[in-house]
Amino acid sequence: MANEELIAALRDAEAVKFGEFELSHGGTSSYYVDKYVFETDPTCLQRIAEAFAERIAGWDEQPTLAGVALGAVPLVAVTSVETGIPYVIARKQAKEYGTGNRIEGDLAAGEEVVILEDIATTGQSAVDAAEALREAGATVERVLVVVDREEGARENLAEHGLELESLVTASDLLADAPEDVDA
Ligand SMILES: O=P(O)(O)OC[C@H]1O[C@H](OP(=O)(O)OP(=O)(O)O)[C@H](O)[C@@H]1O
Ligand SMILES: O=C(O)c1cc(=O)[nH]c(=O)[nH]1
Repeated sequence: MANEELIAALRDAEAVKFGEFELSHGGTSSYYVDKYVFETDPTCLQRIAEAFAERIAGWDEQPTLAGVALGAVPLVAVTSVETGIPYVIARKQAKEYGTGNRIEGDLAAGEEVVILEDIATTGQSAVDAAEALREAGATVERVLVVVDREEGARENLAEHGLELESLVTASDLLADAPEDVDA
């Protein structure tokens, strides 16, 4: 069932914008879920932390959390506080000075990790993060996302051995949207 409280919080924060938007991995869309609106809103952050924690608590193993920079960093931080599970951050590129890290935070070889992400469109950002985490020695099989735009992420992730779970789908979120918006 859709997470009604979270959907209400996302709508109250006015996180969904309508217009014409370029997307990160190509193409345009008549709507955009502005993740930085909900990631800077304490009510949304609280709801997301609780919902992610509830999902993770239902699994047999409690994996280390990984957030995809930049957007998912606040999400993984609040979920870490909610669950007491430590987290790492997957950068888009390795840092060009200092440590040169692509993965920030402690990660032991063979450690099981779940990727937390804000939006999944093609799923490619999560795939790239999973590859970086695997290169660093982690075992990654799950991606937990706030909003699945239902545009192929599930299939793309599955091709890379990753299972997608979302808190809400674009269809849930846009159920009250103007008629010319394609979810
Ligand atoms: O499923 P995908 O096709 O990869 O698209 C979704 C990704 O795009 C957005 O990030 P963005 O590239 O805007 O980066 P940011 O977090 O650095 O702002 C979003 O936060 C996801 O990470
Ligand atoms: O695909 C994207 O780049 C994207 C879509 C969306 O709805 N929100 C967002 O922050 N990014």
